[in-house]
Amino acid sequence: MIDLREALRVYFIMGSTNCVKNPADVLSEAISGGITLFQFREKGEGAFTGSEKYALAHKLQTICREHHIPFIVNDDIELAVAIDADGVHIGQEDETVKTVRAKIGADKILGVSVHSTEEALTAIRDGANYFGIGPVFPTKTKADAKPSRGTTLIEKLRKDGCETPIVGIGGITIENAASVIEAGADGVSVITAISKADSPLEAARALRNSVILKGMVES
Ligand SMILES: Cc1ncc(COP(=O)(O)OP(=O)(O)O)c(N)n1
Ligand SMILES: Cc1ncsc1CCOP(=O)(O)O
Ligand SMILES: [Mg+2]
Repeated sequence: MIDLREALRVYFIMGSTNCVKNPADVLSEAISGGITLFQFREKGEGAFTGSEKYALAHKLQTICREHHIPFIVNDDIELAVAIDADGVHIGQEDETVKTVRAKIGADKILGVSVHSTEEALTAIRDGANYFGIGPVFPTKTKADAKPSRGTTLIEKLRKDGCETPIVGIGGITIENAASVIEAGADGVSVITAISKADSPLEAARALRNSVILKGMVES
């Protein structure tokens, strides 16, 4: 059984539309740099569907397995079940937390995007294992993202005694990652900061150093 809080430290999210280079190479480099969790998010203009999407998922999952990095699928529960992914991530506009938990079973990781205390309480009740909270900072990656709200909700949930693992998401960079941990998150999830970096390896390494050093100071 994995330690979820540890796994969430440097959470890399990516699909083919986020990459300039070959996605398998980007993922391999990111793993060498020290990412701790991976989410396959095949979305946006030009994204693969059907058998091409399945093939890419399988290729990236194989790389993750070789390196013992848990593999999470975004949105597509049928794909996650078909390839026996380690978990799924869903938002408030996706299938309900209850339905998804029933489909994937008790042992899989279920991440849920939440934007309020009410959504967080419902997600916990229905079987969420961690929260994705954001956009923390402005992002160009998700066209339908809500306006960025800084770390206010992360801080509020912690102040109110919430112990569920949390990752911040949206516009997170090497420079601002530590502030998200300082607010109470267990980790950071990033797309652009690694997928579009000249060196995904160096970007992942710098993010890891920043998050892990800050985590040591906070605990
Ligand atoms: C870790 C993490 N947090 C939040 C999200 C966003 O999920 P959602 O709101 O469902 O938006 P899409 O990613 O599906 O466009 C995430 N994917 N991962
Ligand atoms: C999927 C998602 N959910 C909220 S913001 C976001 C996009 C994050 O991408 P980036 O790290 O490039 O800002
Ligand atoms: Mg979603």
